[in-house]
Amino acid sequence: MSEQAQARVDRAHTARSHPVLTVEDFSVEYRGERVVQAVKNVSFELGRGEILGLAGESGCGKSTLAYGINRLLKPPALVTSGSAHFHSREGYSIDLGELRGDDLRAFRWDKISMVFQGAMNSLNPVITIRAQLEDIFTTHRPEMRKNERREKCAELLERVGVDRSRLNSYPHELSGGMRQRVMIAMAMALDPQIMIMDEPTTALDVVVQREILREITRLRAELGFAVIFITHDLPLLLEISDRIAVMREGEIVELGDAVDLYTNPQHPYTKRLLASFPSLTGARGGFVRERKQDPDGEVA
Ligand SMILES: Nc1ncnc2c1ncn2[C@@H]1O[C@H](COP(=O)(O)OP(=O)(O)OP(=O)(O)O)[C@@H](O)[C@H]1O
Repeated sequence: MSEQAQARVDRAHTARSHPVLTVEDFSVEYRGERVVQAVKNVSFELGRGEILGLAGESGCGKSTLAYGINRLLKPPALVTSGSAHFHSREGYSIDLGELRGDDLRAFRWDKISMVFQGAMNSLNPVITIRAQLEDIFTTHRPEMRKNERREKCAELLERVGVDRSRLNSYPHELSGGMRQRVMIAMAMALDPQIMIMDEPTTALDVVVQREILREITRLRAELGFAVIFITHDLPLLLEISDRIAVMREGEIVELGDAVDLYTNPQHPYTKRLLASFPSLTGARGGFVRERKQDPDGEVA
């Protein structure tokens, strides 16, 4: 078996044996004028260090599920059933539904962080990048000394491929891609064990998108955080994910290894979804995750 295939099999095994997140029977409703069952009895496990792609067409409930897990939903949204448990690398578990107030706020940046579409526009326009990065440490790591904090911010920026000289810039002085990288740096600041990324590159052009995705997969390998990556862009998910969950009308209809899902989809909706991307059908030669057989019959 090739090294790459072995690594994926190992990660799939870890996902089953060492979950960092267990979501069980999770349901969310929007109780507005009309009741919308946005997420219906969803269960899955996220493995330590795994990239789990969440696919499905617009409105199927991907964001609601992610925000719900991270307790970021506001009325009229209501979690009507289920639970989400975080399992720390230190060996304890936390029921996210039980967290309140300061504990919840601390938990969010520290253990699970989030990068969402258009996050780059949420940077404060009148404050330098340095001040915005430092703010995370002054809030969450008040014991950190000033010099240490400054160095940490510079390192974080470099880690996402932005020169440390940019610390003195204001958001409008950076390109969209750079600003989104800054947001990713912020999400990584406290070394979280899970990053939820909701369409993090959708607003960017394809080249910048590719660069950032490469960066995310590299950082995942280096730092070992797990990722829930949400997008309606199935080809992209197939490229970067270890496993993929396909959502439809609030339910996960199929969850499996990314290559298996592509080569041997089980659910009719997964088949339809795959067929809706011309780049995935017909001549498959250009597709990066194409299943290749080595002489032992293993997937490469
Ligand atoms: N604030 C709200 N009030 C009522 N219904 C909502 C609200 N937000 C979302 N919904 C509904 O919940 C369902 C799931 O929406 P959600 O945004 O989670 O889907 P999504 O898969 O993330 O879509 P997209 O890819 O477009 O972001 C949809 O039917 C949507 O119309």
